Amino acid sequence: MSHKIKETNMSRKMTISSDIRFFTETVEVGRISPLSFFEAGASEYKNERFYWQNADKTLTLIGIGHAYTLSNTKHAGRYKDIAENWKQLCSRLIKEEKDMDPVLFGGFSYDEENRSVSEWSEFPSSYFVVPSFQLKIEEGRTLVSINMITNRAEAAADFERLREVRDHLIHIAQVEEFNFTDKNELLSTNEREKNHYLKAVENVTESIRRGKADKVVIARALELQFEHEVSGVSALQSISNEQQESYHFGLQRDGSLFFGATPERLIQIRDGKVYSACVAGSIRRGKSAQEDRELGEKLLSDRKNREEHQYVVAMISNVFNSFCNEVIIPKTPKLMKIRDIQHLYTPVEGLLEQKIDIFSFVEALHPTPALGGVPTDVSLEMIRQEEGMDRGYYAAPIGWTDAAGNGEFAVALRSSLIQGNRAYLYAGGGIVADSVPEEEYEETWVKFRPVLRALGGKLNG
Ligand SMILES: C=C(O[C@H]1C=CC=C(C(=O)O)[C@@H]1O)C(=O)O
Ligand SMILES: [Mg+2]
Repeated sequence: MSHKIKETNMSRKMTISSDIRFFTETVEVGRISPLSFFEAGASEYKNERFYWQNADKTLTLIGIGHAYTLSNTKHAGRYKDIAENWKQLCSRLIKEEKDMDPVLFGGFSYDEENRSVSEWSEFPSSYFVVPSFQLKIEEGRTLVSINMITNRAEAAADFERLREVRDHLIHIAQVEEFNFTDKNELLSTNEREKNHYLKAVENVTESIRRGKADKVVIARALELQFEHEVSGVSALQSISNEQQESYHFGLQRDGSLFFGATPERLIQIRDGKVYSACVAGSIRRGKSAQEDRELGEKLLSDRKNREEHQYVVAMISNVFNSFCNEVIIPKTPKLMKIRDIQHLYTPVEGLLEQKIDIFSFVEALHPTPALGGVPTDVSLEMIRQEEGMDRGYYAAPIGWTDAAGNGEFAVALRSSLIQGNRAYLYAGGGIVADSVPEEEYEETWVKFRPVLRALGGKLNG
């Protein structure tokens, strides 16, 4: 298409060429439903869209089209690579006061050293995009921006064409009555190697008892097969409606949509303040208010779950104490109650000491012991050996940053990769010395529930 700027893949050390300019323009518009805007881009930009809504619903971001992509196929230095290239792009930014800061949105794979062939083969080690069209809903305002990154002499004419596309997208999003219901039939639910998982948990527990590690998070996958192609937008809509207390995200690429509803913030930087969250330790919701309260109390005083949680608090505290001033961490966890599950939760905040970019935090924090383990390197090695799968972008950082250095990354839990008429779901849990394989197995079912429900799958238990 004539108005599309070519995707550019960057490998390490490549820099943004010196004649590149980054144009952006923002208009404020009337109310737009975010998913309608997302859907307005379906025909022309099916594989070039993203969706993000933060947990407290103060920010929604939708991206359509690619003004630029940054990705690494090589692994070493991937965080710095993305940070440096984004910094360079921002230095080419040409904008007026009224224009919003454009966003860079994307994620990293869980494990830069896992190279197994899997459903994730098309996803590079890191993948970030500057969208051509960006919808941002914040503080009651709906803003649509065009981003264009180019070295073409005809930039003005190109930009004019993008304005036409923008107006068209806004128009469709505002007037079309989309129906997102998906009457797809689920043909099969395949638990990938249940016994393998139980054995892995047993082996890891054994290794922990022998002192090889303190904690290791082990995950497993479900594979669903449907009659027709799964509708990504319906999945996004169901999950947003049904698990409201979470971050909602969707990242499309090459015929795949990675989406989910995660309760876990990895890092947020907002105007010099930094926030993270320790979320680890779980129990189901009760069927009555009283049972729910009792389960919550039980979780708060359960030794095994408190242990799972404490490793996360210790690790995130360490990172914050080395990167920030005035770190605030409550001494005891509280409960985070979401639709299907209750977690132990400790919020963390600090003041940014120097100008540390968000990617440095992501690098230092990922994976926290809520998704990796203690010690990190030993647990990663055990995960590679015992899980026998590729986590892809599951349990990995996903989020955004802007030119001002603000941004937020969540941990992509309670998530699924949709590919055609298949969906792969992932869930895991923290294994410590006292873990019981069958109980951990049950816990993963509770964690599969939000995405299973969104996809119309059968709930277990
Ligand atoms: C690994 C997952 O959850 C983590 C986050 C919260 C609670 C957890 C737990 O209690 O085991 C896990 O550490 C997942 O949802 O797949
Ligand atoms: Mg657990």
